[in-house]
Amino acid sequence: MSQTDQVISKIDHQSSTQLMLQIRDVNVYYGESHILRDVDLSVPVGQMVCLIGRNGVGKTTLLKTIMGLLKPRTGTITLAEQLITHKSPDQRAKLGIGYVPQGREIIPRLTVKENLLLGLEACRRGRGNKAEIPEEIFSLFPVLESMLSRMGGDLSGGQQQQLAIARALMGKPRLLVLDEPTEGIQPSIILEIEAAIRQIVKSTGISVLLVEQHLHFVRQADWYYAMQKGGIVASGSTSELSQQVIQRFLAV
Ligand SMILES: Nc1ncnc2c1ncn2[C@@H]1O[C@H](COP(=O)(O)OP(=O)(O)OP(=O)(O)O)[C@@H](O)[C@H]1O
Repeated sequence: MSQTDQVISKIDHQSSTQLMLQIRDVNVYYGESHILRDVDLSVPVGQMVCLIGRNGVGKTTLLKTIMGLLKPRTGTITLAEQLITHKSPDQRAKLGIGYVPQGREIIPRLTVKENLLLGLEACRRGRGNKAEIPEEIFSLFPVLESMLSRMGGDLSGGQQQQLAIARALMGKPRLLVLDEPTEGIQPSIILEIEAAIRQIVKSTGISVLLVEQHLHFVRQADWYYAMQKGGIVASGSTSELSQQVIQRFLAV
């Protein structure tokens, strides 16, 4: 790709389409440790964007900031043109951000069904929903249908991950934020999770922001951002991921 093509591709990504999420000039500290530095990142409506980078560079910190679990010292976060920088995590969930945290956070002593229904709490249309699990959840994750009465804690890592994604979908998000959904999961299940995420983007139009380390999965995204020492140091279309970027930012 020529430099001009790269600039055009960047402009296309950032401005010609409507943005679901826009992060501008965000700086985040843990105490006096400066973790995120002048971060700019955007997710266009209906697209899948992947954040890559080595361990400890600040990827989870950025996702927590998007969810409102950490407060930026400076900068803005906008969801579908609404400024959400000062909204609580609960308000952000109701505005349509679904979060699948690292480690999944399935409640072990609740059944699969109860775990799924917890996802309704985040629903922007509020309570009043019938406590039902939509059929689409089972077509995305067939394994869950046969396990509804099992305890969350009895599921394998891969099944728990599918449950965590399904729970986030129960809230009918506009933006799904996933923190390393394939971490510690066996290869065949990684492919199932990958296919489900691709299907979610294709069939529902939900926008996705994903932190991921598996190259195959990263390639499913439309766009990548690479993070180093808390700053975005490269970005581009995943169809143009160079060997150099792969070696620098992914543990392949
Ligand atoms: N609660 C905390 N208090 C202080 N420093 C923290 C805290 N959580 C994370 N950090 C530091 O912030 C930096 C970024 O961590 P973060 O978890 O965001 O990285 P990451 O890129 O998501 O890494 P990983 O892939 O290992 O999850 C690291 O140096 C980490 O040690």
